[in-house]
Amino acid sequence: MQFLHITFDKIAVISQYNFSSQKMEFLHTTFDNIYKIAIISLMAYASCIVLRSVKNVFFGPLAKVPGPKLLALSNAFMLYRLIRKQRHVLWKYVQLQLVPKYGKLIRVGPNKIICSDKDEIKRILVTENLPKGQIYENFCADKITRKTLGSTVDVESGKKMRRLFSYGFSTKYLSSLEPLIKNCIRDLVTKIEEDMMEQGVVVNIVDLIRYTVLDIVGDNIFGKSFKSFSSEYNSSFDIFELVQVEMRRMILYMMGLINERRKLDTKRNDLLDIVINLTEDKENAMNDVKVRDQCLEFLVAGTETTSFTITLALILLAKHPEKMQKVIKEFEDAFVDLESDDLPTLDELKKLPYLNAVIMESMRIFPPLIGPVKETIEDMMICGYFIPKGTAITCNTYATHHSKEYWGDDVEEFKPERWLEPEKLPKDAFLPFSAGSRNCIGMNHAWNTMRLILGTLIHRYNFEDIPNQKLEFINIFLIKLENGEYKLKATKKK
Ligand code: HEM
Repeated sequence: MQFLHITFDKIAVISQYNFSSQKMEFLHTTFDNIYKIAIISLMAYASCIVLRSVKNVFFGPLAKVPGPKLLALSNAFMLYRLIRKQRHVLWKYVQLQLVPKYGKLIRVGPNKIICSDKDEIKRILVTENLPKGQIYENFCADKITRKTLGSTVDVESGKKMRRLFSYGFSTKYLSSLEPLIKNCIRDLVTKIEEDMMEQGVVVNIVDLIRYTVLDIVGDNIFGKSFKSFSSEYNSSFDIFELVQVEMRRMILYMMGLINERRKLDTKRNDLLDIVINLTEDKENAMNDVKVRDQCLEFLVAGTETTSFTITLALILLAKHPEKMQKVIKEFEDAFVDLESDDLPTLDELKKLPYLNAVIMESMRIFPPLIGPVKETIEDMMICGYFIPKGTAITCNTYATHHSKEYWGDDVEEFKPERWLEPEKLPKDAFLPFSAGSRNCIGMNHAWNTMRLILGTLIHRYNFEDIPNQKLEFINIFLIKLENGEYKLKATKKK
């Protein structure tokens, strides 16, 4: 208040306006009143918001859904944990504290719930086929003109867009990629063997796998590997460091590839061609920036998820030598004639039950994406609770994968054997790729990559765990190892 008086007096001095003392008094009183009214209005507004939020917590349509009242009050409480870089704590808080305490349906915001009931999740994803939550619209730079597949929330537009990309993820196209994938895997093998000595080599498995998968997904999209192990691109690409210099460098590199491709006369029919061809399609016309955004989305969605699963599978096998022996034995029996320098084929790898069980079990233990977020378009009942239109529902895949009720008492054990008896597996409780019309479009691509990389590595090397390393995870939407590295000792098989 004092500030306003001083300012007002200063204006009078500066403008050399000759205010009479009566006028000054009048103006001061007027300012006093305006100031008081502003403060009172602000306080009334804030009280209204607080009262409305409190009313919403206790008497709103979601009031009966269990959950901490503080979270129901405002989204700010979850955001606060995120901003304070407590990402790993937030994830553990939800899975290890909220789920055991509140059960299968939890309210975690004014209009946000988390569901861990497998049958309700199936209804949300498949039967009701609810649209993706509005939150996905934030994943593209411009909500109107620059929508990508992943950020398109509406059911019909999503279906239409998926049809446009379907060839790039078809079995026919994916089979044609096998030689390209193998070339990227050969770069990985060369990298390991360059550093390999008689007694083996200690490798940071996180980086090695991530670079290889980045090359493979890059090859699938751009028809050109990033050659991460040599100097052509050589990036420490990390989706979690999106704002960093490396990401900008990668975007520039991608723009170069897009320009190069636009100049080519021949068609390659890979994903980049498909995306670029949309430029000519009036309805879906794409400029370079839109092409770049869509390619970047494929790259990000495909790289971290696939590489995390392969890395985790190798770490879990190294930590359970008896399981590692089983997978090695399966290989030795299946590939008696395969030279150690040859790579097994995809068709052969698909037929190895234990290898495939190891991949499934790794995705069960840690689904790389915790769960799709959907939004109710009309009032509905979920787990016996009334859920109003416009509620965001996170389908908590991690919790369904870790439910004793669904999987039995050994749910926390790494046990690939459970996949060898499919009739005993719980129905609809395994959703690493989500389900319904917006499930993972890259699922088959991921399976091919996971089988080929794991198959090659297990065929050529023995991996040993190095004890006492930190194995903690950060998970907001995607998952990663907290300190970005995990070391294994690799020795070449005789
Ligand atoms: C192990 C590997 C993978 C896992 C576990 C995985 C998982 C998922 C999940 C759970 C979703 C649904 C997300 C949501 O609704 O929020 C999804 C969507 C998606 N995935 Fe994957 N993914 C993997 C690999 C890939 C690959 C290799 C690609 C592409 C090269 C890819 C591209 C996409 C895209 C574009 C979407 C959005 C689809 C849509 O909105 O219709 N993913 N993925």
